[in-house]
Amino acid sequence: MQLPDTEQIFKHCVHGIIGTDVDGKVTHVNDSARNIVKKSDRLVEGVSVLEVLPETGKLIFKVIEKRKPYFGYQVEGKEEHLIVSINVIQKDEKVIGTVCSFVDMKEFESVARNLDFIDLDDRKFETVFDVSFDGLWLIGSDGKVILINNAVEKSLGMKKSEVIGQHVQTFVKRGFYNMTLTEEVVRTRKKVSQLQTALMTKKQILCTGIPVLDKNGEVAMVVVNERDISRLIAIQQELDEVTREKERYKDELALLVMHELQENEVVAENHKMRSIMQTALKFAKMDASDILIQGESGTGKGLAAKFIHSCGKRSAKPFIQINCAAIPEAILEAELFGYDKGAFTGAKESGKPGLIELADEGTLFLDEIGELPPAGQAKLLKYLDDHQVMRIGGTTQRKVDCIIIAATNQDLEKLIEEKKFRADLYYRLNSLQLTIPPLRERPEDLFELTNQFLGKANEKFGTNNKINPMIIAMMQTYSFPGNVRELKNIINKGVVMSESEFIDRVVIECIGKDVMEEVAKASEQDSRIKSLDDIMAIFEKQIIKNAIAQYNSTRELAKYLNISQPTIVRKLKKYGLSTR
Ligand SMILES: Nc1ncnc2c1ncn2[C@@H]1O[C@H](COP(=O)(O)OP(=O)(O)OP(=O)(O)O)[C@@H](O)[C@H]1O
Repeated sequence: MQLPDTEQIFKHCVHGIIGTDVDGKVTHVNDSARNIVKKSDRLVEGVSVLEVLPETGKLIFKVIEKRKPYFGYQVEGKEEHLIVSINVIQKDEKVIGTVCSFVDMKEFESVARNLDFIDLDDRKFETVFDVSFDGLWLIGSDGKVILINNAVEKSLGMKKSEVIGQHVQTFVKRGFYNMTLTEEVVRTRKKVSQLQTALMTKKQILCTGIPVLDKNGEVAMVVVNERDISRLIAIQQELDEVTREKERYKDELALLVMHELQENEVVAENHKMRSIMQTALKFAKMDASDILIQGESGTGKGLAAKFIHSCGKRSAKPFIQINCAAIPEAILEAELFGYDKGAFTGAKESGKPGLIELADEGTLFLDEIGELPPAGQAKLLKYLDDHQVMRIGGTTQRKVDCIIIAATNQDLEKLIEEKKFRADLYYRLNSLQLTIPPLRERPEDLFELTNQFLGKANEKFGTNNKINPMIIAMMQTYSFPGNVRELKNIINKGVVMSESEFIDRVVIECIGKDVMEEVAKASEQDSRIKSLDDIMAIFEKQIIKNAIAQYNSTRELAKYLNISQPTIVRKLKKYGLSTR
């Protein structure tokens, strides 16, 4: 085996080495010394070391004088910035020369700085460093890796010992990254983030390099944090897809609602009403049971119940409707649950199935549920729990599978307080609920409903009556206590009673003369009342007047009329109105 000789070792040592005789004359110089020393062409054998490196030369003489080695001396001269170690060379106890080894101070500082910042023996630091889920690199300002954590080890598939000491460019060349950010961090002394693509693994990596500055503001090292965001990007894409899908479903649902509303001749132009009917459609498609529909009388609770039935999978099965308020209390229970032969005097010989049984596989709609007597409430609750009914006087349970929809225009919570309605039944029914707003809160529906009812009445009575759109607009000032049913009745009455083609006069008579009186009064007072604006102002005043009757602060009024508070204040002033 060939071994290096002394000369080769001397030549390749990374430290600069100069040999001198006792007079300080250079006897040996290696290549590293020539690289480190500025005016290296003068550093030749035979020259006095004092001429080329005066400060180092002085030290050499001191060492000769004291015959003692000097270690790690910092030499600062005009052109000398070195860390120097000198020893004497003795022969037969006589000093015959010196050997001086040195490194460039900058090089030394960079190593020292790194050691300053991080004590690699510090277990605590390494533990914290290693538990990070993100990859962490400590890189010297020269681009050489000082330390990596376990996450980097794992992502590179290399051991720490194989990585530490390597230049970061090595990993770019090997395809782990497509660039490095260390140089930029060192150059700018600022945090730098880059989205990298690992050429080998095709992973998307977000790298952030943060400079660590020393006391002099120089970059001592760079901490690089790397996060594999490929999964994150994939999740984001999946999420986008789900959102798109959801939008598609939303659109499809909206179309389906429109279609079903048309099919069932249900008007729901008003935004709130449309969303209520959308929920009703959802209930229908999910075959949901135990639904409570609330709303004032005539708002369309029965229609909503039928809508749920006909949009669901039970549409071909019976829809049984019972008005709990219309049947005498004494027979209501028997009607609902049926009775067996001989259950009571007057009972049919054969017994009779109840409405729940008749609604098997279909829907049972209990209107005015607040009127259900206590015994019926208890039995209904039991049915909702086990879907079994026992006829009055009977001994066997019968399994019945029907959907229960209940409706009321009463305040059930108040009835509970008054001990007229069971709280457990209320909570059972209230989990799925729909509240239909009164017609006066759905002006958009008024036009459609009027046209629909007029069309139907014309069909029924073989007429071709019409209504002036201004009259429909005017109807918006009316509060419709009987809601849609009242509107339907008014239109029917208009068609039957009207002597002219237009049903306007009958309609006006029905909804009261308030508005017409206003118009008449205004036109008497001001003969210029001709424009649409003038008439609209009369309507506006009337609408606000009606609203004042219900709301007594400008804030509430503004909210109800969906205008700003300053606007309502201005309008109140304009019409000489005030809140109560
Ligand atoms: N949105 C609507 N579109 C078309 N017709 C409607 C609408 N709402 C209600 N109607 C009609 O108005 C009338 C009254 O509706 P419905 O009987 O459903 O009201 P209700 O709230 O159940 O009344 P009550 O409280 O008196 O039981 C019915 O003829 C119904 O068809």
